[in-house]
Amino acid sequence: MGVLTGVRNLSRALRLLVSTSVRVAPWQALLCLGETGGVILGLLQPLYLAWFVAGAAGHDTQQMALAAGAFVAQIGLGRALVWLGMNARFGQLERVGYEFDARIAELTSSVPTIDHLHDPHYLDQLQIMREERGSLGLALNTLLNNLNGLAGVVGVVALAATADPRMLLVAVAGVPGVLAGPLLARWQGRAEAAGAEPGRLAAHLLQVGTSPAGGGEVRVFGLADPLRGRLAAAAHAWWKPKVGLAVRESVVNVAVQVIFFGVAGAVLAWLVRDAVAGAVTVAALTLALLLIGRLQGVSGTLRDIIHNVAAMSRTAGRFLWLVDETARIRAAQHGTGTPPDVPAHGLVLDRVGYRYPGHDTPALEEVSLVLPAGGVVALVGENGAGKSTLVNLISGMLRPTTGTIGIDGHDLAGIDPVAWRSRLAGAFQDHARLEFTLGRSVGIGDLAKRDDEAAIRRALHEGAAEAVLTSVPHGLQTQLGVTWPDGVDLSGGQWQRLAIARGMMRLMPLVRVLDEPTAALDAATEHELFDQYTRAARSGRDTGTITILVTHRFSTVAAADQVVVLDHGRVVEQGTHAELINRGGHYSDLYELQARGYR
Ligand SMILES: Nc1ncnc2c1ncn2[C@@H]1O[C@H](COP(=O)(O)OP(=O)(O)OP(=O)(O)O)[C@@H](O)[C@H]1O
Repeated sequence: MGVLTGVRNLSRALRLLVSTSVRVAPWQALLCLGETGGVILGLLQPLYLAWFVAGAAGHDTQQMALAAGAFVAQIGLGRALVWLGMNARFGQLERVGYEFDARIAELTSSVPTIDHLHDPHYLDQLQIMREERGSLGLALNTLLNNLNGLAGVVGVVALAATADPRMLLVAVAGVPGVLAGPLLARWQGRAEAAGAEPGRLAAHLLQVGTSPAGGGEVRVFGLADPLRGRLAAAAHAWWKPKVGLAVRESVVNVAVQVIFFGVAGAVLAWLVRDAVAGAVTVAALTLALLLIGRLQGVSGTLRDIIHNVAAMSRTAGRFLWLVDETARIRAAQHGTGTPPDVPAHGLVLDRVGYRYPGHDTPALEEVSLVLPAGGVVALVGENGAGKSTLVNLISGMLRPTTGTIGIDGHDLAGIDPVAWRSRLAGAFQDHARLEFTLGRSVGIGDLAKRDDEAAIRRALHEGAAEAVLTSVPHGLQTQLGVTWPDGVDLSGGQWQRLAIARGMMRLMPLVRVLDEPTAALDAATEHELFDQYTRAARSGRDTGTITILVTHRFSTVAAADQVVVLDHGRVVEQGTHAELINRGGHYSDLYELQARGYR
C-alpha cells in the first residue's frame, strides 16, 4: 500500500469515526474536548514547582505563594475538566459502539445474494471485525486520548526547551522509541491476520464440542479426544503469532529505554556541571529534572498514538472495506426490472454454471433446463450433486458464474433481486427455529399477513402442521422455545413442519422451493406432503407458480411433471418418472436401489 493510499485511508477512517461520534451524540462529543483542556493545564505543574523552588532558593515568599496558589488552582480546574470530559467520553463510547454494531449487521444482511458468505477472505475480515467490534466503539475514546496525548507531547517539549535547549537532545533520544511504533503496528497487523483463520476454526470446534446439537455424535463416534487435539492445535495456531509478537515487542522496548536513559543521563550530568559553575539557574535545573520522566513518556505517548491510530485505522479500514465491498456487490447486482405478476412461460436455464468463491471445481456445469409456468419439477441426485446450489441460483441467492437464468425471456440478472425474492416462497433443509409465538413463527412467511389468523391457519393446513398446533397449550399464541417464560419446545419434525407452513404463507409466488424440508419426517409423511404440494400446484396452475421439490427419496417424486437428475453438478437425465424408469438409466438404478431398501 502506497503512502498516499495509507494517508487517504487514515483520513477516511478518522472522518468516519468523528462524524459517527458527532452524529450519534453531538453534545457528548463536544464535552469530551474538556479533557484535553484539563491535560494541558496539568502540564503546567512542573513550571509552578520550578517557580516555587526558585522562590524558596531566593527567599521570595510572594513568588512561593503565587506558585503554590497557581499550582492548587490548576489542579482543581484541570481535574474538573478531566472528570467532565471522561464522563462524556465513556457515555459516547457505548453509543458509538452500538451504532457500529448495528451498521455491521445491516451491511452484512443488506446484500441480496449470499456468494460473499462463502468467500473465506470475506469471512476472515468479518471474524476480525467481530473480535475488534469493541475497538470501533472505543474509536472516539482512542482519538481523544490521542489528542490529549498530543497536547501533552507539545507542552512537555516546549517546557523542556524553556528550561534549557539541551533538553531537546533528550527529546530526540526518544525518537527511536517513536520509530518503533509503525514497526510494532505492522507486526501486530500480521499477527492478527495470521490468527484469524485458526481463531475461526477454534471457535467452530469449541461450538461443536460444547453444543447439545453436536453432543450426541461427539460421544457416539468417540470424537472428544480428536476434537480436543484439533482444538488445541487451532488454539495454538491462534495464539502463537500473538506470543511471538509479545516477545518481539519486549525486546524492542528494552532497547529503546536503554538509548533514552543513556542520553538523558549524559545531558543531566552536563546541566549539573553548568549549574555548579553558575551557568544554569536552580529553577531551570529543577524544571529539567522534573521533566526527564515526562520526556521519557513523550516517546511512549507518541508511539502509542501511532500504534493506536494505526490500529484504529485498521479496524475502521475493515469497516470501510465492508462498506465498499457491500457497495461493490450491490452495484454488481444492478437489476432494476420487476418480475412478472404471473409467469407466462416459465424459467429457462441456459448452460448455467456455478463455482463457489475460492474453489477450482464448479459445483454446477452446463445446466440447461426449461421449468414451465405452473409445473412441478423434482430435483433428485445424491449428496453433493448440486441440488441446493441450483435452488440457490434460481432463488437469486447466488449468481451464475456462467450462463443465464431467464423468466419469460428476461434475464434474472436484470431483475431487482429484492423484488424477485419477494415473489419466492419455500422451505429449506436449514430452516430457522424461530422462537416467537407459534402464529408469528409461521406468519412471518408473508410479512404483510403476519397477523392474519386465517392465512396462518391455511398455511398450517397446507404445510401439514395442524397437528403441531393442536399439540401446544395456547394455540397460535403459544410461545415457542423453553428458554422463554411459558415457552414450549418442539421436536425436530415439528419445527420442520412449521418451517414448511411458513413456506406456504405466500399465496401466489412465482417459484415455490421445497429444498429437502422434510428430512426430519418419515418417508410416508414426506410422500404424502409432496403429493399434497403437487395437487395444490396443479389446482392452482393459473397462478403460474413453478414448484421445485428437492429430495433424496426417489419414491416421493413420482407425481412431479418433470424429474431432473443431477450428478456431479450436471443434469444427467430428465423426463417424467415413468419415462426415466423405462429408460433404465441412472434414475432407474437409484430408484430400484432405494425401493429395494423399503421392501
Ligand atoms: N459453501 C460452499 N463452498 C464450497 N463448496 C460448496 C459449498 N456448498 C456446496 N459446495 C459444493 O458444491 C457441490 C454441490 O453442493 P450442493 O449442496 O448443491 O449439493 P446437494 O445436491 O444439495 O447435496 P445434499 O443432497 O447433500 O444437500 C458439492 O460438491 C459441495 O461440496
